[in-house]
Parts: sequence; C-alpha cells; structure tokens
Amino acid sequence: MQTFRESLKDPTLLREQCYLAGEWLSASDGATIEVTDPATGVVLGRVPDMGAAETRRAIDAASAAWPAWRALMARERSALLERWHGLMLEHADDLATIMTAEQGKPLLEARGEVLYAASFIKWFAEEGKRVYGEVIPSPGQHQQLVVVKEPVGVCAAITPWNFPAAMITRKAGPALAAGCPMVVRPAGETPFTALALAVLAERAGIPPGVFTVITGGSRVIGAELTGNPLVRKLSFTGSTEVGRLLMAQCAPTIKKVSLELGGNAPFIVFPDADLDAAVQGALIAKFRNNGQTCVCANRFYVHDAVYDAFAARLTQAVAALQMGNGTTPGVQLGPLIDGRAVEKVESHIAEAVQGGARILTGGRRHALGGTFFEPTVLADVDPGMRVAREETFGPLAPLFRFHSDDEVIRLANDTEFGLASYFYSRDIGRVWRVGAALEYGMVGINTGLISNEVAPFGGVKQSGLGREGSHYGIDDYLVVKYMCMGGLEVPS
Ligand SMILES: NC(=O)C1=CN([C@@H]2O[C@H](COP(=O)(O)OP(=O)(O)OC[C@H]3O[C@@H](n4cnc5c(N)ncnc54)[C@H](OP(=O)(O)O)[C@@H]3O)[C@@H](O)[C@H]2O)C=CC1
Ligand SMILES: O=C(O)[C@H](O)CS(=O)(=O)O
Repeated sequence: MQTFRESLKDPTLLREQCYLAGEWLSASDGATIEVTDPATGVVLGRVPDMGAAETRRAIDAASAAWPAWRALMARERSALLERWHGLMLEHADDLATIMTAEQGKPLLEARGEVLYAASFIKWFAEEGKRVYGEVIPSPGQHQQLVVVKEPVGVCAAITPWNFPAAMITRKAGPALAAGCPMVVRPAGETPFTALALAVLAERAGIPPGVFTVITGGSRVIGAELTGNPLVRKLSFTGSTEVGRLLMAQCAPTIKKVSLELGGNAPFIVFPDADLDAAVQGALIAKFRNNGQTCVCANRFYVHDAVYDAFAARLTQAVAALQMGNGTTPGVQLGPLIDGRAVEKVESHIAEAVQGGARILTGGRRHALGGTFFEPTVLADVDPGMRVAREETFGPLAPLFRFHSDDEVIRLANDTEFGLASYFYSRDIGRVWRVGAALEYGMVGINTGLISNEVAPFGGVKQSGLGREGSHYGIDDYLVVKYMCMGGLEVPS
C-alpha cells in the first residue's frame, strides 16, 4: 500500500522541519511532535517541537528582513505573491492530499479550501498596490497636511486546525502585501499544510525571514509571539476563550490584535421561505467541514407554519449524507478532529434528549468508529439547552420552533457571539428588517455560504475584532502616519 508520502506528486512538499530565517531546521534539542490522521489514527509524520528560543530567533529574523521587504515597491511584493499563488494552484492536488490526511476533510473539500486559500494571496497581491494615502486641506497658511499608510511591522499569526491553509493565507496575504513579515504558528493537528505553504513561498522567491512557519507547544510559542516587543501585531483565529487570553498577553506591549473567534450562528426559516432552497442552504451552513467551521449554523429556528415540512426535508437530506475517510470518492463528511470534539457533540445531544428533544436522524457515534459521528437532526429543542448557548463545532442540527419575527430576532441575538447568521425569506420588507436587526458581523440571506476573499469576514461582540479578506482586510496590517509639512511660504 502506498505510504502517505508516496501518494504525493511532489513528496518534497512534505516537510518534517520548520521554515525559519530561510532555513529548514529541526528543534535545537531534536524534540518532535507526532501528527496523526484523524480518520485512521495513523501517524503521518513528526514536526519539530520548537520553543521560546527558536521563536525568538524567528522573530529576530523577521525583524531583520522587514526593512528590505517594506522597501520593495508594492508591485514587486505583488509579483512575488502572484508567484506564490501560482505555485499553490500548481500543487493544489498535493496540498489537498496533505490537508485531508491531517485534518480529515474530504479531498474535494480540501481542494476547494486550497483554491480558497490561494484566492487570498491573489486578492492581496492586488490590494497591496492600492494602499492609498491622502492630502488634507490645510487649516493654516503655507503648509501641507499629508496622510500615508505604512506597514505595522513584524506580525504573528496563530491559526486553527479546521482550515489549515486558508486561515494562514487570509493573514499572510495582507501582511506580506502591506510590507510586513509574518511568523506563523499553525495548529498542532495540522502543521504539514502550513509547512507545505512555506515550501512554496520559498520557491516563489519570498525572501528569508519574511514568511516563517514554526511548530511546537502553543503556549510556549504563543507566549513569545504575544510578549516579544518586536512583534507589533497578532492575528488569531480560534476559540473565544483562547482569543481572550492572547489579547491579554498582547496588552503589555500594546500590539495591534485581530481576532476571528467562536460563533453561534442562527439559521432562521421564515414561513415565506423557499423550503427546498433553505434545506440546501442548511446542509452547507451546517455540514461544511463536518460542522467544524466558526460560521456553521449552530441553531435552526423554523417558523411553526413550516416546521414539520422543513424538519422532514432536512432529515431526509441529512440521512443521505455520505460519511467516511476523506480520501474515498463520494464521501461528503469526514471524521471529527479528535475525541474531545466527539464528546462535545455527544454531550449536547444527551442533554437535549434528556430535556425532551427528539432525534430525527443520527444521534450516535458512527459505525466507522474512531472520531466519526453520525450527522444528526434534533427536533423540539429548547432555547435553554446547552446546544443553544454553546458552539457545537460538529454535525448537529438542533431545530427550534418560533411564532413571530420579533420572537425569533430576540432568540437569535440572545448570545455573546456575533459572527455569522443566516435566514431564508422572500419578503423584501422582512429581509431588510431582519438583516438590520441581527447583531452579527455577517448575514447570509437565502444562502448558506457567505465566505469568499472579496467580502469582509469577521464578527461583533465576543466573536472577535477586525475584518479579514476584502479591501478592509489589509487595514489591520497598516498604521496611519500624518505629516504636517510647514514652512512653505515664499522665502522673504
Ligand atoms: N472565527 C473564526 O474564523 C474561527 C473560529 N474558530 C473557533 O475555534 C474553536 C475551535 O477551534 P480550535 O482550534 O479548537 O480553537 P483553539 O482556540 O483551541 O485553537 C486555535 C489555535 O490556538 C492555539 N492555542 C490554543 N491555546 C493557546 C494558547 N494558550 N496560546 C497560544 N496558542 C494557543 C491552538 O494550538 P494547539 O491546538 O496546537 O494547542 C490553535 O493553533 C471554535 O470555537 C471555533 O469557532 C475556529 C476557526 C475559525
Ligand atoms: O475557520 C473558519 O471556520 C473559517 O473562518 C470559516 S470560512 O472562512 O472558511 O468560512
């Protein structure tokens, strides 16, 4: 049987060393961390278990590389990012194979993520050439007021396992385009995808120190990335709990912070919804990446008038979803990332059923074993249950019944999160009223898929700070400088 490495067209993409200061290095003490396939438990390989000293070295290398990188013309940086983008497309199959192996998502979905990830590099290769300043009409004689935007400096990124490529390029794209070097610490579960991106960045000609990937204990590396004064900005994607901690760790050195955190997305089906479209939207919004995305629908509010019809159609569609190893053709749902994730889904179901909820399909660990869990639909769920308050981050669709617009808006907004939200209605008045009333950074209207590189992705309340993607996304890597130019009077 082919080994994982042998399955790659370009096995040199699979690196068991970190890319640091333009070199491929092991940990100074030789320590390593295992990386396993969540579908099989098979050890795929090992990566360096680097610590504070290596992290400091990465930051110092980034700081040393910054002057030359920021001195390049925007179009020169853009050309290098375009080459990186091209290499990502050229190696999309291998990047997808590596991603499926370490994260579990189906190969087709992994390849989709590679293209999504590459789109951020392409987008910011262009955006970097449009970092405009301005001249302000002077309030005084003989002076000019000029505003310029400059790169913030050395940036750090700490990224999650659920989108091993896109969460890195959604940060590295704008950082590098703005003229900032970046040190990335990928999730421990999915380092090989990040290291493969570093291989391609090196091949694209991005100079040593500008893009670094360092693996090892998250707390040790995170402490250095958040505490080192040379780091001027941290971008984090992950849970609100960890985001809160990292933000506090950045406070002593007053770093710029971007946080893409947890969500608790409502998915609302109004009585005038196109039910078939709503079911298709629900499948995408809930089961993309097996429910392991921060923008996944977490609560389904269905109007009483269409509750039974929607529940029946959704249950039928969910029961037909194909689950298995992500490398198997036709598989739509892979394994969950680990046992802890399975236990969280199980605990949400158990508590809801104990409170009177009904299982319409699924509800237990899959016959495949391991971390496979049946896609599940629950009916008669109560807003007081854990599944309404906590992010499940798994293949569980709980259905809640509502009777009025005011009631469902109150229920939908009753959470500390504010990332994504969705609703289906064909009444134009209701669409504008509900879109305005939902307290979320993003609203999907008659669609379950809102993520792309051109729109501002991010949340309000405790779902985070800042926006990624879009023309807003580069602002978080820039600082505004105001120059007041006096002495312009005609010499006497
Ligand atoms: N808003 C968004 O775009 C996204 C939000 N999320 C949210 O994250 C959660 C699930 O993802 P998950 O990866 O488990 O989230 P975590 O917050 O646990 O982990 C995210 C990243 O942070 C690292 N990390 C964890 N603790 C620390 C620490 N003390 N110091 C430094 N780094 C740390 C992790 O490394 P390691 O795991 O190796 O310890 C990982 O790389 C869900 O709530 C989900 O909604 C996830 C993805 C996207
Ligand atoms: O990590 C995530 O969940 C992503 O931010 C979701 S998306 O951008 O791929 O929709």
